Amino acid sequence: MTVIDSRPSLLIGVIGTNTEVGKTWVTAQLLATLKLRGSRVAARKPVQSYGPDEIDTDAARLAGASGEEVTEICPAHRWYPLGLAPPMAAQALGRGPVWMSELVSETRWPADVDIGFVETVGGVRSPLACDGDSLELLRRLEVDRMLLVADAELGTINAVRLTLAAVSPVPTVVYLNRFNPNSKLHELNRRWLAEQDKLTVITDVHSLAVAIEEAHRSSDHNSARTPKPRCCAR
Ligand SMILES: Nc1ncnc2c1ncn2[C@@H]1O[C@H](COP(=O)(O)OP(=O)(O)OP(=O)(O)O)[C@@H](O)[C@H]1O
Ligand SMILES: C[C@H](N)[C@@H](CCCCCC(=O)O)NC(=O)O
Repeated sequence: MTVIDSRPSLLIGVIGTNTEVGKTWVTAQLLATLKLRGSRVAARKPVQSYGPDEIDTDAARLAGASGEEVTEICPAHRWYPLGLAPPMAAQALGRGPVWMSELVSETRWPADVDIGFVETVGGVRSPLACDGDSLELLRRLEVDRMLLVADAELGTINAVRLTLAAVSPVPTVVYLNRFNPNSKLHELNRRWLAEQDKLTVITDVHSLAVAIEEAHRSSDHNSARTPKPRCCAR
């Protein structure tokens, strides 16, 4: 059992239908928007891998938006400069294995955070550690909700459905990144997911921030009635 110093009132896991879909971009925009609107926010990316020529890492982009130190977002020993899933990058770089239990115990939060975001790697079943994937990390951290970043192109309905089947029953909001309101395909995909699948589907960052603030308000309301255990994680 790992003792956690503190936990945000609302903890959101950021997942994607795939790598490069825009998890970091959306999370950074959201952090900046929520902060401007008065929420106390923090972000964590417990491990990151990236092409050696990439200028800005995901942790740097999240730090730029949340105002935290980059090594608070992702500890320096969890940076793997190779464009592979982190446990594969670690092996290829001759570094030690990445264990899930270590990532979980290294994920710490400052006091008094309203909304915390944990960004995963790739899609939900992408390997994040030797012994677990992105979804397993969020399960171990006991996130309250998930933010699923998808695109709005042909194929997104299948990708969203498969991802939601994997994360069920955690409440999940779907964000269609790079949504173009002038694209008939994008609008038809949005409508199908909202109307046929009864999903909460959002296509702009401002509306996403408002939805997350509302989730935060209702989590505060619920925890006032039923205190959530906040000191322990598996
Ligand atoms: N809506 C957007 N507008 C402009 N650029 C975007 C948008 N969404 C994503 N990008 C760009 O696309 C690239 C991939 O996005 P991002 O790094 O956020 O993906 P990711 O899902 O976090 O990937 P990974 O799985 O590697 O963490 C980045 O260069 C990012 O800046
Ligand atoms: C290198 C990428 N940028 C990303 C790892 C993506 C792994 C995808 C693996 C897979 O599902 O096949 N790393 C990261 O988000 O830290």
